[in-house]
Amino acid sequence: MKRIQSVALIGLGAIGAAYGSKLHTLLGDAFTVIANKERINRYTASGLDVDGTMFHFNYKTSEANAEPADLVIFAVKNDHLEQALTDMEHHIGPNTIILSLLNGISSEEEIYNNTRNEHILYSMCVGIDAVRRDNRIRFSSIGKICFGEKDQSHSEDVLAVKDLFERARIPYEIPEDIRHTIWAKFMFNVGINQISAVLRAPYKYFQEVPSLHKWMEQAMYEVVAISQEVGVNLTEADVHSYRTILMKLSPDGQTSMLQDIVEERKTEVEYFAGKVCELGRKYGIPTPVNDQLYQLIPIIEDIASLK
Ligand SMILES: NC(=O)C1=CN([C@@H]2O[C@H](COP(=O)(O)OP(=O)(O)OC[C@H]3O[C@@H](n4cnc5c(N)ncnc54)[C@H](OP(=O)(O)O)[C@@H]3O)[C@@H](O)[C@H]2O)C=CC1
Ligand SMILES: CC(C)(CO)C(=O)C(=O)O
Repeated sequence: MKRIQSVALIGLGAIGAAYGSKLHTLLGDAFTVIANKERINRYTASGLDVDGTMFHFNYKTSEANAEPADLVIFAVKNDHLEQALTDMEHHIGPNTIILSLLNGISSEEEIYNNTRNEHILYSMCVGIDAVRRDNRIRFSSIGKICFGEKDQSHSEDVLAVKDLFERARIPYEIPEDIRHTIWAKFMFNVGINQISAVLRAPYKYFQEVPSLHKWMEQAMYEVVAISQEVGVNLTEADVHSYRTILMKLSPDGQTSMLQDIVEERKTEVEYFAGKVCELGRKYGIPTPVNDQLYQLIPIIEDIASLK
C-alpha cells in the first residue's frame, strides 16, 4: 500500500488550520504550508492558535524548488483557487494525490483542468463549524472529511488517504457515492451559508426559528430539483439528514460565508447561488429563492466595499 509521508497544504484558514494541526502533530516538518512571503511573515510573527494550542508550521513559498508532496490539500476559498493552483505547481507531481476541501461542486474539475493530474479524489468536509478571527481558529466539532473516487472504487489512493487520516486521527468517511455526498453538502451551503450571510445569523437562529429554517430549506429544495436533472438525485431524505447536522453545530458559530461578510471579504456566492441559477436556467428549473440571494449578496458586498 502507498504510504503518505509528506503533505503540502494551501489555505491556512479556518479549515486548513483545523485539519492542518492534526497533520502537523503526526508528520512534523513533513507537513508543509505553502504561502507567499507576506502570509508567512504574518504566520511566523504570531503563530496559529488552533483551539487554544499555539502552532508553528513548516512554511514554504511557492517559488521554492520543492520535491512534489505525496498529498496536496487545497483549503482556500473558491475565488482563490486559480492563484493557489499556480502557487502549488512545484508541489504536485505525477503521483501526488490531491484533495480539495472547498465547498461547492466545481473545485475538483477546476483542479483537474489545470493540473491534468489523475490522482484527484473527490472530497469535502462536513460537521465542522470552524471560525477564524485573526490568528485564532475555533471549532466545537472537527466534523469529518468525506472522500472517494468518482467511480466509487477503493483505489490505492483512497486507501492511502484512509491510512493517513487514521494515523493523524482525522475523522473521515468513504461514502458509497461521493458525488451524491458533495451535492448534498452543496445543497446545505446554498441554504445555510447564503441566508446566514444575508441575515448575519449564527447557527442558533436556524436551530430555533422555524420560519428561518423553512426559508433555508426552500433554497435547498431548488438544488434538489436540479440534482434530479443531472442524475445526482437528491431527495427530501437528504434535506432532512442535514437537520441532524445543523442541530450539532455550535449555536453561536458562523458559516464561512457569514465570516466573509463580517470581515468584509468577497463571498463564495458565485459558487453557490451563481451555480444554482446557471444550472436552473440550463435545465429550465425555476430558482426564485436563489435568484434573490444572487442579487442580494453581491449588493451587500458592494455596500461593504464603499466604506
Ligand atoms: N469554515 C467552515 O466551517 C467551513 C468551510 N468550508 C469551505 O472550506 C473552504 C475554506 O474555507 P475557510 O477555511 O472557512 O476560509 P478562510 O477564509 O478562513 O481560509 C482561507 C485561507 O486561504 C488563504 N489563502 C488564499 N489564497 C491563498 C494563497 N494563494 N496562498 C496561501 N494561502 C491562501 C487565506 O489567507 P488570507 O486570509 O491571508 O487571504 C485564508 O487564510 C471554503 O470553500 C469554505 O466554503 C467547508 C466546511 C466548513
Ligand atoms: C455550514 C458549514 C459549517 C457546514 O460544515 C459550512 O460548510 C460552512 O460554513 O461553509
